[in-house]
Amino acid sequence: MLNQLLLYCRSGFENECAAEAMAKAEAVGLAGFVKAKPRQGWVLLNLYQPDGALLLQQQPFKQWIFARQWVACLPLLNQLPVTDRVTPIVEAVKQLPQCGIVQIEMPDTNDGKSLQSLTRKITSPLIQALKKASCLTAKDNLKMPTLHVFFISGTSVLVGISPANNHSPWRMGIPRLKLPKQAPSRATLKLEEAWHTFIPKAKWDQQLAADMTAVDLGAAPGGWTWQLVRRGMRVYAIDNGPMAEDIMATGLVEHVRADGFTYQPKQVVDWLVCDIVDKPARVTAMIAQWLINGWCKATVFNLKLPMKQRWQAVVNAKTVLTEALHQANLKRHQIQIRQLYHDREEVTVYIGP
Ligand SMILES: C[S@@+](CC[C@H](N)C(=O)[O-])C[C@H]1O[C@@H](n2cnc3c(N)ncnc32)[C@H](O)[C@@H]1O
Repeated sequence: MLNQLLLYCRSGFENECAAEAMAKAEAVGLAGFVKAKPRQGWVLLNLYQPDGALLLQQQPFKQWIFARQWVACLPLLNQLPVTDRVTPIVEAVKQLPQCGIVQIEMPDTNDGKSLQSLTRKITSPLIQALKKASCLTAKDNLKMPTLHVFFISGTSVLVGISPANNHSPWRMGIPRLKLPKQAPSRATLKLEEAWHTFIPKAKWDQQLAADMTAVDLGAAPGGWTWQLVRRGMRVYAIDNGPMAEDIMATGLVEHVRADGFTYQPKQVVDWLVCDIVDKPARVTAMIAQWLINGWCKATVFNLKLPMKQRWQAVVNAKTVLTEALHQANLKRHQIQIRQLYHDREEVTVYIGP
């Protein structure tokens, strides 16, 4: 019986993840309740329907905003003997379908970090025991479910599964991106992560092509522009602040000192990206105008979330953007919203084909 769905999230966003979980369950006619403690980096959705978690996992994971990973899990295993944690974990895992790979994980919090040496130590003996018990295939098989062993303390663990090709492919739901040395700001990683998250790698050459044009609103000092230029695009960088010299030296960037909220492009561009920190409703209304006027073909932008009613702010933004796509008659465009690992008090939105 897999009626619990474990959701990993950014620490501090448990309430938003819980609100999202309840909304997703309700949308498919499932009832339940969420257990969420502040700043623990995960929430647990309990569904009244046996195997409710598996039913929910039939929906697309990429439409979740605050959940970094989802795991249909067994009841909590606690009081694991510190002398042998492996045996009870394997016994529990025997109730699950065979998996093709295992992720041994913990919450993305300071408490979680203190479990790193334990998870490192247990990895090899646990994998061996899981393979011996045929809980795991002998060789990694990404077409089979992923087994998650999620330590919440040294003696308690949640174990469960996520479906192949409908989950986050990254351990703990976190992509490990390296800050490129030449990039002018750390913010560069937000756009890079957005592409990894929203655009399948096989489509990068087509959707992030060298002959494309882009507008970057709130571009300075140029971390996002740097990503666009790295793909060979020509970029209009809109910001009253200074752009990094190196990026201007590429000859691919035109720096326009203007207000991003009133700037209009001279011709249609392939990409509009925007990292201006302002009220989400104001940014959303501006992006909606770009879509309705057909000024860009695709967009990635950030929404800085207010302190309160953050879930509602995201729901409102989605409503406005859905209406804009409808008005623009962009039937094949999709809206994806996600709190990326490199996002703090914000979410990133992708709208494109
Ligand atoms: C978070 S920073 C952008 C960082 C940038 N994406 C990067 O990767 O380096 C926000 C930028 O928005 C700019 N900004 C704020 N309000 C703006 C507006 N109304 N029009 C244009 N730029 C604006 C600020 O000057 C600031 O440089």
